Amino acid sequence: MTYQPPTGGRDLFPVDVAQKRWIEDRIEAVFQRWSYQRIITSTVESMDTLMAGGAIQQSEVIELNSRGERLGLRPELTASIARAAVTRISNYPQRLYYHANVFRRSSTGSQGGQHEAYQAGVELLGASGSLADVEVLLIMADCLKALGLEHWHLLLSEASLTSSLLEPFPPGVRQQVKVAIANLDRVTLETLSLSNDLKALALNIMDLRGEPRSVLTKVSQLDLSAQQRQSVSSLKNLIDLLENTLENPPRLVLDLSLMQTFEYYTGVVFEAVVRTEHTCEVVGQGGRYDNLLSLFHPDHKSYPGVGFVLNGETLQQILQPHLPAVVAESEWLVVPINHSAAAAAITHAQTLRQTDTLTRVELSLDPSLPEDQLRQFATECKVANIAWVSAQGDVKVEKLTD
Ligand SMILES: N[C@@H](Cc1c[nH]c[nH+]1)C(=O)O
Repeated sequence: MTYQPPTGGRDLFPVDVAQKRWIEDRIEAVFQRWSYQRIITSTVESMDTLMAGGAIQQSEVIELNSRGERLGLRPELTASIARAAVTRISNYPQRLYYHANVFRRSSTGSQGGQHEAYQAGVELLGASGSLADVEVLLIMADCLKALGLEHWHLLLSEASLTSSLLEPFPPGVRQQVKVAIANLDRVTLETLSLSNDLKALALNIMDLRGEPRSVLTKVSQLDLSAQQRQSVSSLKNLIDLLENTLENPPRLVLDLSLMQTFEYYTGVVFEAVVRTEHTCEVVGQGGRYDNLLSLFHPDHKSYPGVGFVLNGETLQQILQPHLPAVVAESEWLVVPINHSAAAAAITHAQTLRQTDTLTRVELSLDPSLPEDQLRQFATECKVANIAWVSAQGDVKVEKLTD
């Protein structure tokens, strides 16, 4: 018998749940104001769905021991929603939102473990173009505002542009180059066996981060294909729209070396980053994935998609000082004054519960407890009133707090 959740798993106690709800309620209100509808997909999916045609590494997914069918726990929801949408939905665009737990493999614990996390996000399916991209970015900004987060950075990039810039690198070292660029790791770049031209190109790409307009100017000076020019111009369009529509705009950073955990992105990709006293935390991330839905469509019909998620635990940590530190207290403790008053006390408690506004009513479960002990218990638990109920149904109200 084990008494602990598995490594990386978490039990949420009432205060944690109250804090999680505080965050989710605010985010959900924003999603609904943008006319998104909630979708719930299965926690367990086939490995084929979860790996989204290889865009998600098998090593990220916790596989289940099942007979025959290869099943796993979802490490994210975009692939599941793409699967669900193409099999059941025929009218687009679709605006869907979710909040749910996800599971990823983590390296912590003696045999490695799972990491369970909470995400809230949206997927806008069947819409391409800058307007759809801006819509999801504005929703993310609205959510952060609703949570009271004012100072954050928006890191933007374009997945297809970055991968096409990396194409000249031999496939064998491309991933290492990509990681070295993302980590600003010049030392590793120097040690890779690359021609001087390729080293210079890698250093150039590493430099493509900073204030959007100056980065766009630098990119335009590279020798670009027509397709790459098209991506640069969509990025420029998006940045113009964002700057004209975001209230209290976050600091925008264009970072063409931004690396995403999943490989299904085909267009704009982004991260919302909050700088805390000691670190920078990614509170949300997302992007455009125009090839994902076709993987699941019976005729491989293609629909574009764009979305993002906010990371529950990270938000909870950052917002800690502003979150409820206690759970909601009971308004009433209903006490049967002796054993024969039990039925009358239950009836009175039910009457109190049936009022229009939510009233929290606790029943005292041990009629033999002395009055003083009950009063002390109620005061410690910040119960507002005690109702002392007799067998005849007479009620004496004692007010404890205002
Ligand atoms: N599913 C992605 C975020 C995302 C939502 N939509 C598009 N991207 C993640 O978990 O990081």
